[in-house]
Amino acid sequence: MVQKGPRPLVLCGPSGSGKSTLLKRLLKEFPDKFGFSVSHTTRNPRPGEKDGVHYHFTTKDEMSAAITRGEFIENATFSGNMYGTSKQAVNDVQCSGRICVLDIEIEGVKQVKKTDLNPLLVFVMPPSIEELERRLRARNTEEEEALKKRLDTARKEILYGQEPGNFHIIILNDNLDKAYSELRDFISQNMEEKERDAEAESEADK
Ligand SMILES: Nc1ncnc2c1ncn2[C@@H]1O[C@H](COP(=O)(O)OP(=O)(O)OP(=O)(O)O)[C@@H](O)[C@H]1O
Ligand SMILES: Nc1nc2c(ncn2[C@@H]2O[C@H](COP(=O)(O)O)[C@@H](O)[C@H]2O)c(=O)[nH]1
Repeated sequence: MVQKGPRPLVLCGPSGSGKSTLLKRLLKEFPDKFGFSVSHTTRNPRPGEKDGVHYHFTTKDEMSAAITRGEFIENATFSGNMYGTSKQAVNDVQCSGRICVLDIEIEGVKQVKKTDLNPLLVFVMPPSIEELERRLRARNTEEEEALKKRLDTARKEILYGQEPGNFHIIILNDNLDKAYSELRDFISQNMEEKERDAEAESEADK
């Protein structure tokens, strides 16, 4: 079971749209307020990625078995690899009293929407497919075939992201400072106001 805690925040968007970059800034600025939900994946670690920090790197057999045991809130296959959010990953953050932040793709978002997590849903939009491709190539983490798969998926994700009602906010990441500032504003409007309301309500109940 996932513990009750502050409303989680989900960041979704095409590969290369800037989710991790925005998240890194948020976690650096507010380490006591937000905690990252460390996903499981069957893809290989990139240079500099640490097991248990960026991902729990695992195998298809181990992950499939854990999914069968009911240990995951959501899971999906993306670009040929499995990804998923374990109940433990979300519990670990929520038990620390911090807001849990998930960086997941759209199939995972659809599954999370069906749970009682009730997250705030942010879609990070790239300025264009051409710019997305430039950024992914500059990041230099994907082989050509994997990069093309990610760009193909990106086209579908952008359509889903733009559909009214699928996300609470769409943040255009054409400029990192502007995009980060929009993310911060959205969070403070939607989380801090709710926290104040809840505190006021509990004071009134005393
Ligand atoms: N506004 C921006 N302008 C230029 N480059 C950017 C901007 N935002 C992010 N980048 C760069 O684009 C690349 C992709 O960003 P990032 O890795 O954060 O994307 P992502 O959405 O987390 O991708 P993935 O889903 O594959 O993990 C990185 O090299 C990052 O430095
Ligand atoms: N459904 C899920 N998607 C996830 C999860 N963790 C990451 N992701 C998404 O996968 C792609 C690719 O990530 P990369 O690190 O290989 O570039 C990206 O869209 C992530 O948001 C997860 O637990 N569940």
